[in-house]
Amino acid sequence: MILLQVIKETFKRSFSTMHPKMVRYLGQKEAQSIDLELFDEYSFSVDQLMELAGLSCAVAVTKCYPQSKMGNKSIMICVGPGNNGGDGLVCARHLKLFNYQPIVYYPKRSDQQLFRNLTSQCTLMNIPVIQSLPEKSTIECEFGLIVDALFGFSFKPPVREQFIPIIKLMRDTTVPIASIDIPSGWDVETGPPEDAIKPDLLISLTAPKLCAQHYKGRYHYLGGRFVPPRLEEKYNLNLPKYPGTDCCVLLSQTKCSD
Ligand SMILES: NC(=O)C1=CN([C@@H]2O[C@H](COP(=O)(O)OP(=O)(O)OC[C@H]3O[C@@H](n4cnc5c(N)ncnc54)[C@H](O)[C@@H]3O)[C@@H](O)[C@H]2O)[C@@H](O)CC1
Ligand SMILES: [K+]
Repeated sequence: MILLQVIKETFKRSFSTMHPKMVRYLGQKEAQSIDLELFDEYSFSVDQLMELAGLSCAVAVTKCYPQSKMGNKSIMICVGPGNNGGDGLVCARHLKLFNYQPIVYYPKRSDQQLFRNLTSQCTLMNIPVIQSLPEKSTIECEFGLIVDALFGFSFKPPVREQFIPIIKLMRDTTVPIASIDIPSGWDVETGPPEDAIKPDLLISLTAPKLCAQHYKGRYHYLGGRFVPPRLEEKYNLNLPKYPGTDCCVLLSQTKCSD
């Protein structure tokens, strides 16, 4: 029975884009130390990397959910309190430039200047930034996609009180979810809790985290094309080859696509 399941999974994934070397999946500490090294040793600033990360997420969204198929539906970007949320704000801005209709749900705003800037850029680009969660029925009627930018690789379960309603909504809705870096609420290493959200698209950034081994949605992309080759070698990341000048690359796609 288990063998049959394994064979089924293998066939399901056989539609996947295969890469000659397997990309390495990172633990939480490792992801954080790569992050630190990018800032401390390579002297990148947070907003430099966040811009590239958020742009790659917006581009992955365009590949999986073409604007022509969205009709007049909007995209709800759920923005969390940390840098994962920052990626979401950048993603919202680029989606607007790509002619989508993003709306930002941002329940716990950060006071840091970077986040104030990203938020005011959204507002000045006529992207509504809301603080209260719309009803599930409104979301199902008005939104064609939810971008989950609540928590990334620094998340420590369980989800705190304030974010439980949005996590529940993402778990129960029929609107597809695109998760940035980590499906929110999942343990970064061990993966989904019992009542986990199940994204349709996962965009891993820099390199996939261990929890992505449990991911069973339709599309898995890698974005954040900013890793210096020396850093890639040091951590044996085995990153796949990005096509041409693309800022994201498809890691796998399951057969059940439309
Ligand atoms: N190289 C990199 O590593 C890069 C990382 N970026 C993004 O940065 C993310 C990591 O950002 P951060 O380290 O700021 O952390 P996160 O954005 O993952 O989350 C930290 C925030 O979530 C809160 N939080 C943690 N556990 C919680 C819980 N159980 N319930 C409610 N709130 C909780 C914390 O208080 C904190 O405010 C990555 O996942 C990625 O999306 C990109 O912006 C740029 C480059
Ligand atoms: K997320």
